[in-house]
Amino acid sequence: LQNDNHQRERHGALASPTPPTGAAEDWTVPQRWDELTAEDHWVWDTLFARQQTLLHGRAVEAFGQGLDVLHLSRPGVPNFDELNDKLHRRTGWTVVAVPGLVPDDVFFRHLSERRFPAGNFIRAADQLDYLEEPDVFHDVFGHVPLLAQPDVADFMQALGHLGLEAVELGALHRLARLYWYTVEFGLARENGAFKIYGAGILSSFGESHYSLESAKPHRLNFDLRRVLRTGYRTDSFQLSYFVIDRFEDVLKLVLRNDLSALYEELDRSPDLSPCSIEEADLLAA
Ligand SMILES: C[C@H](O)[C@H](O)C1=Nc2c(nc(N)[nH]c2=O)NC1
Ligand SMILES: [Fe+3]
Repeated sequence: LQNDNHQRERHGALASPTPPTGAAEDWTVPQRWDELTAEDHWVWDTLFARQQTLLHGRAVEAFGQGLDVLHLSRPGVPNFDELNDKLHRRTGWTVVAVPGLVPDDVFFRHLSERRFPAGNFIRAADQLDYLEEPDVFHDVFGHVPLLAQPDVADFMQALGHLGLEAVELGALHRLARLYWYTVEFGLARENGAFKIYGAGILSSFGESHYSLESAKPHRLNFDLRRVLRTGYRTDSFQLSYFVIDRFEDVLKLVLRNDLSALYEELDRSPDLSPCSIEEADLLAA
């Protein structure tokens, strides 16, 4: 089962720099919601029902609250105009449609201006658990509910600015790790128990089980330097998860630290593999 969304751990630019035909300079396209098929809506409803049941008691509370305030439980693929009506009023974010993966600088530019790029397609009905690129279910069900939460909304915009800086500094591989181990595969401690907030887990049936129940992965306390040094796997469930307590703590951490100085410092020590355990690691309990 391939991990349901993302690309190889990066060291070079991703997609070709020029937007595909029909896309704007910033790679956005019209959603054309009324052109979605009954099968597209069936796939959304099937994935939604399965995950909503499974995530009850497994996801952070803010996720369920986000689903409610954004009325995402209504049937069918959400119409972005209606969704943005509610989302923008809450945290100033909007969801924009893109044809698929966009170049890193384009992606982080959007985040830095509180626009979340969502893949304007949905996986096939016979491939509910397999995905090459992030589709609308991963992007809207996995990422958008928490964008209705002010601290997460601020954190994602900060990552946008840090991403643009990292592209300039040639340190994108480090910032991509922070993005990966928080926004995509993050766990949090809530009322003494591990809960899911990473979109890559929230939108994956298999990893929603594995990330909380399997004895295989390491669950480590979030540590900024450790995360920036740690590689990640894109072709399997994660071998390590990093656990935070509160979003505002991580937000303060990335805003208080001069990441560019950190990148230089970390270039002097070896990177860590996704499954390594260090002396200094604090196992999350
Ligand atoms: C940020 C992350 O590391 C990664 O570089 C990217 N993610 C995405 C992307 N493009 C889209 N549409 N969705 C993503 O999640 N481009 C780049
Ligand atoms: Fe994602």
